[in-house]
Amino acid sequence: MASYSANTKREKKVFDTEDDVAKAMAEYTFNLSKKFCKKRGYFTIVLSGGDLVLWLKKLLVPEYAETEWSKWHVFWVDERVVPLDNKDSNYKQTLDSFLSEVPIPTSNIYAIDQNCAALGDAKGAAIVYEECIKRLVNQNIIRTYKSSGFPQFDLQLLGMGPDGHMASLFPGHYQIKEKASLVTYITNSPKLPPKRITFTLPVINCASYNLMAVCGEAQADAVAKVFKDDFNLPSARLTADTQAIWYLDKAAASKLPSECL
Ligand SMILES: O=C(O)[C@H](O)[C@@H](O)[C@H](O)[C@H](O)COP(=O)(O)O
Repeated sequence: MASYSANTKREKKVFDTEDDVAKAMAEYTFNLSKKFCKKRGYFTIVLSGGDLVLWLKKLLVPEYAETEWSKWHVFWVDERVVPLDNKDSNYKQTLDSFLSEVPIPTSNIYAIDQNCAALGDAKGAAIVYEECIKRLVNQNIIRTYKSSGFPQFDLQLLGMGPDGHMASLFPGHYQIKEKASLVTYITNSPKLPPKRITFTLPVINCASYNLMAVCGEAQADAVAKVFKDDFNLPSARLTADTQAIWYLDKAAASKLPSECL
């Protein structure tokens, strides 16, 4: 995995508004989709929950009509372990707001196992999701990161919470230290609902491209800590193989030192 360090340079772009961030994220996603579909015939994209679910709607515009949706393979970097038709499910939220509007084959959309989800079995859901990813690596749909054998996704669209969590890797929780598994789980998430699965840090940082989109005053303290290398915040450890970039609105960037802007 691309490793983070005290001199990790964090690329960032600061936009006036949340709407500008969402539009820029759509453009970044469209361009990478074109690149990977042309290069290898597939595009593996990993989504988060939260505000991102609504921002994805910016892809549903005529400007991006030529997107090769049939070549997309969609995953989640974390997911709440609730029934797939539950309002808190990232899968359901994304299906209702975005996936139902685009012709991505259902078989290319990888939700967590519905039985584990219905039972609230977080450990089982993590195990089954990891098996699904390994199967797709064997089918050469997901690439691998150099010699590590870890899956390398083309693009991950990430968010950060006010405590500096990303995916469902939370400060002070042991999951951030997990290095062997691809997918782990948490049953006492500080952000409700409590049961979640999450990609581990090595998988997140093996991605070719990581876009971290953060908006709002509530995130400004965490953003400032990240850019001061406070590695107690999982988000501060974000890297990528080709590019990790932060898209911030002015409110989220408001506590960065002026020389940082
Ligand atoms: O399932 C989740 O809750 C999300 O994946 C979560 O990790 C999200 O990305 C951050 O909490 C930011 O959420 P907001 O974008 O809503 O601030």
